[in-house]
Amino acid sequence: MFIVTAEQMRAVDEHTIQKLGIPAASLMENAGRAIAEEVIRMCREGDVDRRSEQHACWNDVNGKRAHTGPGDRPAHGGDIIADPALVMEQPGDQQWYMLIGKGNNGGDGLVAARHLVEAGLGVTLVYADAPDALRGEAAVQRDAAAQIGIPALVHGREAVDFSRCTGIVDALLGTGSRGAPRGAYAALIEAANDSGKPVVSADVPSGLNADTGEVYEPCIQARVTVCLALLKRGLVQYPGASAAGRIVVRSIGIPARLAPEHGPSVRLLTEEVLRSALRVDTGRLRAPDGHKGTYGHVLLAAGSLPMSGAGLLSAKAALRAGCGLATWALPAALLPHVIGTVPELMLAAAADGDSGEWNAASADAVLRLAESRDVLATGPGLGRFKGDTDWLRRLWQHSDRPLVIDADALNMLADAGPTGPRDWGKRSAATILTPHPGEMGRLLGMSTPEVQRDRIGHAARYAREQGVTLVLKGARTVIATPSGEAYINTTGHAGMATGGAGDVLTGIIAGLLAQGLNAEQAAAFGVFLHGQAGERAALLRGDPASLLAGDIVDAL
Ligand SMILES: NC(=O)C1=CN([C@@H]2O[C@H](COP(=O)(O)OP(=O)(O)OC[C@H]3O[C@@H](n4cnc5c(N)ncnc54)[C@H](O)[C@@H]3O)[C@@H](O)[C@H]2O)[C@@H](O)CC1
Ligand SMILES: [K+]
Repeated sequence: MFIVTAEQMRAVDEHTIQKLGIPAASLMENAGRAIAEEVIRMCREGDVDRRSEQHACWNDVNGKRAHTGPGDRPAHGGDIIADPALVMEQPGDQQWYMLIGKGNNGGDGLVAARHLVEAGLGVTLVYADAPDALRGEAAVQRDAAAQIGIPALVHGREAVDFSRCTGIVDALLGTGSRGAPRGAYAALIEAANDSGKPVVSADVPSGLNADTGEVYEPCIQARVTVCLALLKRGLVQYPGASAAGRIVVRSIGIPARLAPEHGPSVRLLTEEVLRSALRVDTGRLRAPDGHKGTYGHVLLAAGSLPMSGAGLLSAKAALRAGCGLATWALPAALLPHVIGTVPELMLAAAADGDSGEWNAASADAVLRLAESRDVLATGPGLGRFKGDTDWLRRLWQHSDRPLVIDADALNMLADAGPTGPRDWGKRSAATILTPHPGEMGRLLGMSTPEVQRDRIGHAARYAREQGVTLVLKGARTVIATPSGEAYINTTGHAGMATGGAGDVLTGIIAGLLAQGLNAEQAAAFGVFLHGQAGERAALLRGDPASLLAGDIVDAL
C-alpha cells in the first residue's frame, strides 16, 4: 500500500480527473459513500458504544483484518446481498452530526450525509463557514443536501449541542488544511473532542498535518479515520497515528499505482510488500544441500568493557537470523571475559596492547579480519575513543564488504563533517545505517524532536543524499533506500523500547546480508522480523513491558 503526501495526493487526483477523464464528482461520491458505510457498520456492530480500539486499527491498515463492507460473509447460492444503506432495518434513534468545512473534505461529508439519511439515520449538518462559501463539487453537494431537506446549522449563527447525538463525522479539514485550525474550525474540533462522542474522520483527522503526523492544537481525536484513496503519511507517523484511531483505507476510483509517478514511493511494509515489491523469498534462503559456508559469515566489531552485552546480543541475533557463522572481534584484553558466553560464536582478538580499549585496536586489524567474512557490522557497545572517526573512515573506505553501522559508530559518522560521510567517497558495497532518533539528529545536526516531526522526510532525504540504506528506528520504523524509496514498518510494539533491542536489530540485518539479501531487502526484512519476534516474545511473557532484548533474540 502506497503512502503519500498531500501534494502527491493532489497530483494523483488531478491525473485521474484530467488524464483518465474520471469526473471529480464520481470520486467525491465514492469518498462520501465510503465514509457513510463505515458509520453504518459502526451502528450495526454497536461500535459506537465501544471505547477506543487503538490496537485493532493497525491490523486494518495492514490488510490482515481489512473491513470489506457488507459482503464480509461468503455469499451462498440464493443469498440476496443488499446495499448497506438498505439493510439498516432498525436504525433506532441514531443521530449523527456532520461537521462540514468549506473545501472538498466538507463535500465528502455532505455526500456521506445523504447516504446516512438514505439508511434511515438522523443527520444534522454543522457548517463551519456560511454554506455559500462552498465552491465547485462541494457546492453541488450542499445544494443536494438542502433539496433533500437535511437539517443544517451554521457555527456562530446557531447553537451546536453535541450532547444528544450518537456520533460525529468530521469533514472539516482534509489534505488542503494548512497549519493549526482557525476560528470556527478550532471551536468545532474542541467541542467534538469534549463531547466524548465517537468521531469518524473523513480522510484525516482535522488538525493533523497530513504529511508529517504533527498534531496541531486542537486536533480531532478520531475513533475511526476513513482514509480516501491512498494512505497519508501523517496517519502512519506518531503522534498523528494516535489521533487517527482505527484507520480504514477505502478505494474511491483513483488508481493507487499512479502514486510513484507523482512523488516518492513510500510503502507500508507488510508481508505482501516484502514478497512482491522487495522480492524477499524466504523459501530460497536455505538451500537443501547447503552447509554453514553457504549461509555467510558475519564479522562484528563491537563491545567494550562496560557494554560487552551489546556485542553478545548482536552476534547471537545474527546467528538466529540464519547466517552460517559469526565472529565477534573485540580488543584482545576483553576476550577472556566473554569466552563461552555464546558457545556458537567465534571470537577474534584485535591487538590492543593489553589495554582493553578500541583506540589501541587498529581499523586495519578489523579490515584484515573482514577480508575472509561476508559482512562487517560495527557499533553496538563500541563506545567512543580517541581517533574513532578516522577509525571508522578507514572501515568505510577500505572494506569492500557490506557494512552495517549502528550506535556509537553513528556518532563517529556524525563527526565526519557538515556534508556527511559522502565526502569519504562512494563505497563499493552497500552501507546500512540504523540510527534511533537521537543518533539521526546528530547525523543531521538537528534536535530529536525536529527529527520526529518528519521521520519519513528526514530519513528519505538523508538516504538519497548520502547514498546509504537508512533505518530510522522507533515506533513505525522507516527504511529508506539510496534510490529514494521508503518503507514504513508495521510490526513491533512499545515494549521493545528496551536496552539492547537495537543491538539485536543490527545483528539480524547483518545475518540476513550474509545470506545474500541485498541492503534494501535485509534492512526491511530485518526490521519486520525484529518487530515480529518482539510481538511473539511479548505474547510469551504476557506483558510487553517486561520484555528484554534477549527475549527478542530467543523469539526469532
Ligand atoms: N479530487 C479531489 O480533490 C478529491 C478530494 N477529496 C477530499 O478533498 C479533500 C481536500 O480538499 P481541499 O483541497 O478542498 O481542502 P480541504 O477540504 O482540506 O480544506 C481546505 C479549506 O479549508 C481552509 N483551511 C485550510 N487550512 C485551514 C485552517 N488551518 N483553519 C481553517 N481553515 C483552513 C482553506 O481555506 C480551504 O478552503 C481531501 O482530504 C478529501 O477529503 C475527495 O473528495 C476525493 C476527491
Ligand atoms: K477531516
